[in-house]
Amino acid sequence: MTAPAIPFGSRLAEAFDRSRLCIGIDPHPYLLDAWGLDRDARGLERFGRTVVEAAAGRVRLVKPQVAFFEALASAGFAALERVLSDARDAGLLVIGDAKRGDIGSTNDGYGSAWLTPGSPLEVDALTVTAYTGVGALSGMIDTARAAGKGLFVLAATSNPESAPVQTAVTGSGDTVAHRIALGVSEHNADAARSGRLGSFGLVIGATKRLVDYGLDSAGGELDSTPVLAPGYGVQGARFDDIPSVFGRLAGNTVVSVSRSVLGAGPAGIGSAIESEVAAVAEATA
Ligand SMILES: O=c1ccn([C@@H]2O[C@H](COP(=O)(O)O)[C@@H](O)[C@H]2O)c(=O)[nH]1
Repeated sequence: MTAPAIPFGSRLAEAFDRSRLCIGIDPHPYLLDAWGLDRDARGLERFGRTVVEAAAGRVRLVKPQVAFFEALASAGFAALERVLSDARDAGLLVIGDAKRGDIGSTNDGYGSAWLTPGSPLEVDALTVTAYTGVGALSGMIDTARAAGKGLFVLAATSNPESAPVQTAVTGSGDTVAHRIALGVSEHNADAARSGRLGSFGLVIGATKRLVDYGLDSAGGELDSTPVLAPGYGVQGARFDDIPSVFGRLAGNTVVSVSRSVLGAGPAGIGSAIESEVAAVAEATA
């Protein structure tokens, strides 16, 4: 009999004991140039594997941005598979930033690709959209739960264009972002009952004011819901503001940085990660 999988939320909470910093693996073409790598699949692979090597032992979380690998089609996916394999071997928790989302029957395909143990694209958690309805994620949620995986569902994205859609008020008087948040947090009910972090999280940009998106969560309904927070560095958010931006959710928050550390180049990335780890620890002490 195989042991039940350890829930992603529990593994994430354990990762936070080391650091809540997550290193993005975003091989922008300009970064490949700056790293002295070619804009091809070999360049992507070298870039990704170098980031994994620098992250291992310094942080517990990495977030490959799938778009940059997908840009090179099958060769890019092959490169991504090798980066993911290195990350798994290094014991890193991997958040695949692929932002998948469709009707339920199609979402099941995404769940098979990204959340099934043994898949070449296996990650620990996947970013997804719920603009087809949180219910359309139920198959992926079942797949994730069975395998000890997680999801991060877009709620209040960090980009300036997000507000008109995500702050829109629905028929029930709630914002779209809050409806999504409530729908997702229901899947963390078991964890909430035992005071644990759940496996089903939200993407909330650090550049946003939670109150504008109806996510200030006065009732504590999101207390067991993990948050993936991009937006630091190049997009303008600051670590010092983590407590004021995220309030009671600060302790659930994955602090994601990509370009601000990747810009240090292959020789400097290790020490750049160490400085960011220290800065995040100080801001959240
Ligand atoms: O709301 C969102 C959701 C995802 N992202 C992604 O995070 C990183 C941010 O990169 P930086 O270089 O640290 O700005 C990138 O992969 C985005 O696609 C986001 O920024 N905002």
